[in-house]
Amino acid sequence: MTMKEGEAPFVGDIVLEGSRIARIGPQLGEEADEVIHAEGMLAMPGLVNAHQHSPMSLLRGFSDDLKLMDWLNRKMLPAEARMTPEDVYWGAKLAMSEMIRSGTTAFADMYIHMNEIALAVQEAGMRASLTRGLVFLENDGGRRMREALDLAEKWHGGAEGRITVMIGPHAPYTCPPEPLREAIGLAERLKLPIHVHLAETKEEVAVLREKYGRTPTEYLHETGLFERVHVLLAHAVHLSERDIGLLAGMRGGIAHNPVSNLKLGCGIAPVSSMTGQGLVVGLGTDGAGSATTLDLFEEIKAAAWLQKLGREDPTALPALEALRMVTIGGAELLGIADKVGTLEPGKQADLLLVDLNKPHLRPVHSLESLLAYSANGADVDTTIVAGKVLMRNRRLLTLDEDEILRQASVRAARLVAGL
Ligand SMILES: CSC[C@H]1O[C@@H](n2cnc3c(O)ncnc32)[C@H](O)[C@@H]1O
Ligand SMILES: [Zn+2]
Repeated sequence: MTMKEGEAPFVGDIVLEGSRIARIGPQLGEEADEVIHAEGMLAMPGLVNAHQHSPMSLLRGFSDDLKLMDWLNRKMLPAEARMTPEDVYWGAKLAMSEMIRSGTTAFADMYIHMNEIALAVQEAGMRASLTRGLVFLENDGGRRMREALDLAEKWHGGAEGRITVMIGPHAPYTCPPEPLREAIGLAERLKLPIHVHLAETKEEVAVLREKYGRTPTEYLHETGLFERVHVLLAHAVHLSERDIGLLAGMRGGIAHNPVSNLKLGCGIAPVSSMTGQGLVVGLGTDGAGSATTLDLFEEIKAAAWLQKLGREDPTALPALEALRMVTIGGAELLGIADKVGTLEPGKQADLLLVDLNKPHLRPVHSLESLLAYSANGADVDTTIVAGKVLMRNRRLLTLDEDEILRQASVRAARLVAGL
């Protein structure tokens, strides 16, 4: 399944040369140095997680069933204040083990100690867009901006081009006008995209109304942001029709995080209205500290079901559209759609083999329905990024999973002790 617009699934071969797809088509039957026989399997583009906080895998299940602000202020921020660069490194590796196992090949990450995440990405062999999250409520904003700049200088284009960097003002409610303008200015100067949370809860909308007399979207729009740079907006749950109009024509788009939104009771993002206005939508998990899973197959289902339920219309967000969101949609949000997101000659070989030899994946009336509504991450047999096999026959080849699990248990226990 190439995910190229209008191209039907076919039985065939994919020939890789180096990091790229050289040829793809029905039964090419070419000689090769190495052959993966994939009878009964389906090849598709790697999944793109368009928004998350990878080291929060260490906080999975530590604090559930709370409102967003209580969860963040009372639980996550105190645990994060204890995180060392080494904790972040091992938390990111834990997340990457889960992502590779469930077919994610690229992800957009916003967090702290980003140098350690970059090292982990380099070693794991994944593709990532990395962002130093910028919260400006305390007075060390200058140090954070310097860290964002250092990250860009050291890692943009790094790991053989698999790493790119964005500038990350965290959210309208944590970024007053002056530092927000500085962050946007930095992005413009470095020609980098912006990655920012937007309008996740009704409370956020009320806070912005009280502080600035504007919706969160109006607040960002007023800076000229959407005309100036490529923007990755995470969540965008509470947007009015007018807000959606303000985003029309933007470069970048929206990372929809349906499982996180469901679990935190945030609301249903107006995804169908956004796509109706021509906005690009991708899918993200958010951190495992809120969503508890990094399996994008869960997000595909949740995204489709939420739109169908919210609009009381089973035709809303059909299977193929959800699959396009999690592949080429995410690639567009990360600014790498020229490299990945579809299977076609010349693009990077970022792809998965999904094992269809399972009772819950038979019979094959519709591959797109099976993938969107019946498959899960454990059905992924093989994950390949830039032509390198990261998982084969469900065995991780670039990560030491036993060591990662050991490090994660010890470090997670220390982070949450007494909180
Ligand atoms: C400063 S790094 C990023 C920062 O974001 C926090 N975070 C995680 N999930 C969410 C969410 O759903 N909304 C807002 N902020 C979130 C994370 O804990 C880090 O502190
Ligand atoms: Zn987030």
